[in-house]
Amino acid sequence: SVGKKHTFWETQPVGQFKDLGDVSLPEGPIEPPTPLSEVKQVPYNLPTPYEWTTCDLDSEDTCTEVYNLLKNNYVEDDENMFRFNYSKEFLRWALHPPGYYKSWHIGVRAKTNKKLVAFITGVPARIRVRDAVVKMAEINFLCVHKKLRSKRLAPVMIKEVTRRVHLENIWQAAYTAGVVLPTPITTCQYWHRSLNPKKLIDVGFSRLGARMTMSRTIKLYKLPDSPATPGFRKMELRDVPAVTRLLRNYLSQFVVAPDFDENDVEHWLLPEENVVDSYLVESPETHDITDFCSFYTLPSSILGNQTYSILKAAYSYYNVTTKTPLLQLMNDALIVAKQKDFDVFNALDVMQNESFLKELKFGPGDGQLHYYLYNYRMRNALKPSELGLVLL
Ligand SMILES: CCCCCCCCCCCCCC(=O)CSCCNC(=O)CCNC(=O)[C@H](O)C(C)(C)COP(=O)(O)OP(=O)(O)OC[C@H]1O[C@@H](n2cnc3c(N)ncnc32)[C@H](O)[C@@H]1OP(=O)(O)O
Ligand SMILES: CN(C)Cc1n[nH]c2ccc(-c3ccc(F)cc3OCCn3ccnc3)cc12
Repeated sequence: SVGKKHTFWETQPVGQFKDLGDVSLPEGPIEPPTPLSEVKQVPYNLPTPYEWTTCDLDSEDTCTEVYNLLKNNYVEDDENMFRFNYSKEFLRWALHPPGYYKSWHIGVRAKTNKKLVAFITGVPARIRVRDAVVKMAEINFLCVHKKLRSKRLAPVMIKEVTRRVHLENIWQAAYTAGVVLPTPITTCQYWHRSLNPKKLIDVGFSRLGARMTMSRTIKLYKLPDSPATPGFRKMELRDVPAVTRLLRNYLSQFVVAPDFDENDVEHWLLPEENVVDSYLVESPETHDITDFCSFYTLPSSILGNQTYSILKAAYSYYNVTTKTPLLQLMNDALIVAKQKDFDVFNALDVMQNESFLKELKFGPGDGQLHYYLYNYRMRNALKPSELGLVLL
């Protein structure tokens, strides 16, 4: 990272490690927009055996190809015990938000057998940075087949998605990664709350605590059968205006956060089975909607275990409280996640999550998630608690 030669990233309009500490550099865009006529009109060159393809995820066959590429070649944990296993319905949800561009769902195929060997995506988002709302691309699902690694394919993928985003007159991007690149705007820790401790220990995700028996461990993580908060219920379409008001107000306190409107809230937060779950508290007296919590479904394949092949994980998404204590609301989220047979509930230490992690028996994860902006300099790094953005 800091000592490394980032020969690609040193050519890009991102905060450079050498600039750290240079307080004379202003916050905001690093490079001005280019006139559209000057944006490269043709795709970047790929190595000879490969060709570009645009992936239409509404096509069952193409969606299956993307699913399988990611299932076999996407992000693994540091010990290569788990690999993300994003479902097809999750990928369609993640990549078809309001105003999405099919041209930003970019694949690479081998010319000979037409096999999909690489992928990168962008979706449009309005991201507020302090009091500036910036049109950005959220970049995700960068994946090169394991057999084609370390051939400098990633920089070409990144340049191509950048070119296609520029063609839509968008000049900034947001992305996250488990690796350190020039230059994180913040670095978050992730935490795990066991829901099915026996399975987690059997697969090696967790270890039996010192002086702990299995039955003692199961009892430690036991949860009530139903939520404690009166008026706690699933979100419905009719709740979109109220949830949008609640969420916009809550997110206004963070330095970087999405600028969600009702269309965005309907897409990103309306419950969809096996994709995203959202609950709210409707006051039994006034029928006001006072609180909201949500989590998304992202299983991981368990690599090399005879008994289990899938780890069912829920990931904390957006949570807002105005009346219910956050601790109580999140405990209710754990309760419904357990009811839905999740094995573990994951959360980053962003927003106000720090306030409930230890008390609700989350344990620290073994890695970090770094947040990045492209072509937008931050005066100095943020604390995770100043970040109001969760990328899938
Ligand atoms: C205005 C619009 C702008 C839009 C674009 C914005 C920017 C969007 C940026 C993308 C955001 C994606 C976010 C996202 O999807 C969430 S992070 C998850 C990324 N995917 C995975 O980890 C899956 C498994 N790994 C792979 O498939 C490969 O290892 C990948 C493809 C990761 C790298 O393939 P490779 O065969 O291992 O490596 P080479 O081709 O030989 O290339 C080496 C160069 O790639 C740099 N590298 C490595 N990992 C990276 C990463 N995660 N982001 C950015 N850069 C990354 C590396 O530093 C080096 O550059 P340097 O020499 O300068 O250090
Ligand atoms: C965010 N989105 C871009 C996917 C992504 N890319 N790189 C990552 C590195 C860590 C996390 C992460 C985020 C939150 C969390 F609670 C646990 C995490 O990873 C655990 C380790 N792991 C990796 C695969 N299976 C298990 C996500 C990502």
